[in-house]
Amino acid sequence: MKTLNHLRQELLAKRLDLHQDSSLRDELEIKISQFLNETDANCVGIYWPIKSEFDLRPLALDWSAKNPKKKLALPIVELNKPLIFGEWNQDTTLVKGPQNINEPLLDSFSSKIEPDLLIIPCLGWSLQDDQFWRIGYGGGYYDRTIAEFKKDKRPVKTVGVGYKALEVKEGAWRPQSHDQALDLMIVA
Ligand SMILES: Nc1nc2c(c(=O)[nH]1)N(C=O)[C@@H](CNc1ccc(C(=O)N[C@@H](CCC(=O)O)C(=O)O)cc1)CN2
Ligand SMILES: Nc1ncnc2c1ncn2[C@@H]1O[C@H](COP(=O)(O)OP(=O)(O)OP(=O)(O)O)[C@@H](O)[C@H]1O
Repeated sequence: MKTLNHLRQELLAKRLDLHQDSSLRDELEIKISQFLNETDANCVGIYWPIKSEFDLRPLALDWSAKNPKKKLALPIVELNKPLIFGEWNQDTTLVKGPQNINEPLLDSFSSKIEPDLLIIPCLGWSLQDDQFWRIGYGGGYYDRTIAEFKKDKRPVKTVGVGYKALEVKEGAWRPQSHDQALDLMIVA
């Protein structure tokens, strides 16, 4: 088995290539839009894309415009803690968090909110034991976050976004005890 760091670097290099393919981006756009149009979630946690992650902000804003009572949220990083989420609307002030990722400044225009759906960017993913697993950058943030939601019995649906070509087979990676399975993967 390759080291996890090596696997991550390989996945990142492949994703840089896949991200150039507009037909794959179009497919993700259609599939995620369809998913959002059918969801009954009221608060959707998305992400501010970095490093060749699929940019779902435009389609999320479209969904938001069509569903004015529903909310969008972006993650806020507190180092080595579960993520918290701040509302993202036209009045939200964005500030740079760790890794230079834009995140909401919690103030009178944006408050902390609790998503009931999380859309999560994946570097790689794996289907093992009938469950979807995510490989991310190695901070463990989404694992901690999902674990906390579960501990508090807060219902949240988790959906990974990735590429078919970045599926990692069982021989190359196994989920560890801290890894949290996702409910669904949307792939192109
Ligand atoms: N677009 C996007 N936003 C996201 C994530 C993501 O995967 N994609 N995250 C998904 O989790 C969270 C941020 N992930 C982070 C991962 C690492 C570090 C970080 O500070 N890393 C250290 C090095 C850690 C180490 O090497 O052990 C650093 O850069 O100094 C910060 C945030 C929340 N926001
Ligand atoms: N529930 C948790 N509590 C404390 N630490 C955790 C928890 N979940 C994960 N971690 C820590 O996070 C580290 C990285 O986890 P992992 O390699 O699965 O990250 P990742 O899911 O790829 O990263 P990210 O979500 O940031 O993109 C683990 O080594 C573990 O120590």
